[in-house]
Amino acid sequence: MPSTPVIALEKEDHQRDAEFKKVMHGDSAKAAGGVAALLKKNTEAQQIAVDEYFKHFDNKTAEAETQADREARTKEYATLTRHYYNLATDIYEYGWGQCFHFCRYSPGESFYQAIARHEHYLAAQIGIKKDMKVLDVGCGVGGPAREIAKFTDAHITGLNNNDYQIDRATHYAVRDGLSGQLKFVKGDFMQMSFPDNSFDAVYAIEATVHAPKLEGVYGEIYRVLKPGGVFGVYEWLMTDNYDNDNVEHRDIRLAIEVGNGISNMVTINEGLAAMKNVGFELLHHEDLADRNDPMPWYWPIAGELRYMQSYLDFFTVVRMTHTARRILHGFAGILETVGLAPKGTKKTADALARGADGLVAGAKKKLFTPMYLMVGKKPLN
Ligand SMILES: CC(C)=CCC[C@@H](C)[C@H]1CC[C@H]2C3=C(CC[C@]12C)[C@@]1(C)CC[C@H](O)C[C@@H]1CC3
Repeated sequence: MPSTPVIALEKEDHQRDAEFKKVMHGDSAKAAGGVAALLKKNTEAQQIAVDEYFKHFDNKTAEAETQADREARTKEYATLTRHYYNLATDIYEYGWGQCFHFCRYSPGESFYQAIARHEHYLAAQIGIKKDMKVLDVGCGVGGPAREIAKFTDAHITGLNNNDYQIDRATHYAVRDGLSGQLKFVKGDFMQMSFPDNSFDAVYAIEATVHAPKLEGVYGEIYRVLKPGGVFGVYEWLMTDNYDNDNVEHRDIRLAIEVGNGISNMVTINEGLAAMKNVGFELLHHEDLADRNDPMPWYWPIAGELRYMQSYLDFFTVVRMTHTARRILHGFAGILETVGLAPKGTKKTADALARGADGLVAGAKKKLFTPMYLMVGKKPLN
């Protein structure tokens, strides 16, 4: 019998969030995305998002951080994540595209082909078939849901607690003629509004790491999944090499957390325990970052252009190099000073860059993985 963990949930207020979205983002959800959308924000609202997000991380060091700091973050997990994405979504779209996740790379394969293959792989692992009712937990701006809908002919519901991302996801689904197969719902994945046993399959791609406790989100997934249904996740986890008594390790984890909107990232052992504790029968689990691929998953954010497999990739990946980041983030600062970009744009971009450096350091030291694959089945009884 699955255990029901006691987890403090943040009270939801959909009207407040929708109004905030309207003020901060206006109709920029229908803008081209990336920089075009970034320049259209309301300055005062953006300042609120910056303050609400960075109050948890400003002047915090791994050395001095206390358990109370971490608890304050996990207590406000939903607000923290919502504001992170209020600030980061356009920068992600500018720098990475519309599929907010990493992937494995193969020789001869372009960047975007590799991203799509990672999505197909998960869809195949959990057996998504035509006309199935599938839930995408933490769907971002719907890039993976659009790809998986086309790949499988399934019907996908994307769940997200950020109204701006929902608007962008809906806009792209209409643009691509996929509205019949896709819908996007606002909500906290720790307290889903869906009835028990309502989906044939559930997947989550690098999103559930935003949960204050994995048992909370996995427990909700278990509840809404039909008996016999399968859940597949690419989880962000610290590996079991992570030593919390080592300040360098803690520093890497904190850099990843601050740059990626995470209140508390846990280890592989804790991730596996969470799946089992809520009742899943684990069908498969594996760190895909450990597959010995010829190019590492982090090469684009490390700016290691030698791994590029197509000349077109140059235009995608060059903006992630340290030099391009320095130039572009400096330019964002100038635009802020002259009032053409909202305040906090540079601060956010710099935090993302710090996060990227933490991800690369964590990967190189084998302390972190963004692709711990877990596939679990909800037993029939
Ligand atoms: C936050 C989670 C759970 C998943 C997102 C994974 C990735 C899509 C992002 C993680 C680090 C991000 C960075 C960028 C794009 C999106 C990520 C790769 C930039 C390359 C965007 C352009 C900026 O100038 C630098 C950013 C570095 C981090």
